[in-house]
Amino acid sequence: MTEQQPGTNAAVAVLGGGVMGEALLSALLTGGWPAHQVEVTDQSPDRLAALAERYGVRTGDSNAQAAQRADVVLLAVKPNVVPAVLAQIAPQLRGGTLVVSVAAGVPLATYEQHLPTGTPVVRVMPNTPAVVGKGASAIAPGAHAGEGHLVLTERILAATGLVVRVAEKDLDAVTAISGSGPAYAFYLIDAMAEAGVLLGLTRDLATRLAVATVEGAGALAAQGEHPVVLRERVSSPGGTTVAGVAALDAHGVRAGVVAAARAAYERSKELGRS
Ligand SMILES: NC(=O)C1=CN([C@@H]2O[C@H](COP(=O)(O)OP(=O)(O)OC[C@H]3O[C@@H](n4cnc5c(N)ncnc54)[C@H](O)[C@@H]3O)[C@@H](O)[C@H]2O)C=CC1
Ligand SMILES: O=C(O)[C@@H]1CCC=N1
Repeated sequence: MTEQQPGTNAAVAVLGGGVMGEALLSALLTGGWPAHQVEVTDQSPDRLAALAERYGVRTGDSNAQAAQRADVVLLAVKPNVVPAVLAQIAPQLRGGTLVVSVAAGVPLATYEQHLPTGTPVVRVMPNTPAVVGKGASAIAPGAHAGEGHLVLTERILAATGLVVRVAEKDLDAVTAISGSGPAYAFYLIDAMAEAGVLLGLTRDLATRLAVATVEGAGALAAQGEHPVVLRERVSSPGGTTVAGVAALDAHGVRAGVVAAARAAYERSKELGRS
């Protein structure tokens, strides 16, 4: 497929129907992709049954057969499984099939080495809020992926939320910030809720307040004002917020966030080497 037109409803095979495979599948269908043009594979019969029932798409356990029928192969297996799946699908690809992968760390060069010469490959780093259309994904093209392939990838991701284009060298950092980032936010929400319980609120009320606060802060920050300005607006002189933020600083929370991102970045690099 050279420079496939974005209007085309390409046949998409999602290989790996786990957490991220399902998130992408769900977003594809929400975005209007016809269910009969989507197929999912997995090794787990239970997963396949659940996905078939939930989404009404074709399911199967053969990556090779699904790849043979596809215009776009979307890899959503664990990074260590990628080479085996590439070996299965490489002989089956029809000329020009676009291969899109969400596997953390695995470099474009790995795909290009295993797949027929000239295969267009796009790497994507999505995140789980894609399920509710509030995701953040970065995409990076391989050597044989042109503008049409990037546009087609953007169409596939359209209902997942924000999609940005980056160079491959930035994907480990993207993985550390937005790929893993939802877990940091959930960690914060859980910590805030736990603190509310400590201070005497019911768990249900504390959790609802924490979720609404993080959601609201995100929505406000999305309007474009710098986060420091927004933080200052919450902080009345001599008030409660400066006391709270000073405690965050005293406990090294900012340094902890930076250390978390660095650890995720290093792990992403490591996954690419294994
Ligand atoms: N979970 C997340 O937040 C994100 C995950 N990713 C990437 O998505 C990929 C999948 O991760 P998750 O969905 O979290 O893992 P998961 O474990 O939920 O899903 C992987 C699925 O692949 C299936 N599978 C295993 N071997 C297979 C094979 N040979 N052929 C077909 N299916 C096979 C498993 O049965 C499982 O359902 C990983 O490469 C990860 O780096 C990327 C961004 C975010
Ligand atoms: O934890 C992981 O390895 C995957 C990649 C980014 C988010 N989840």
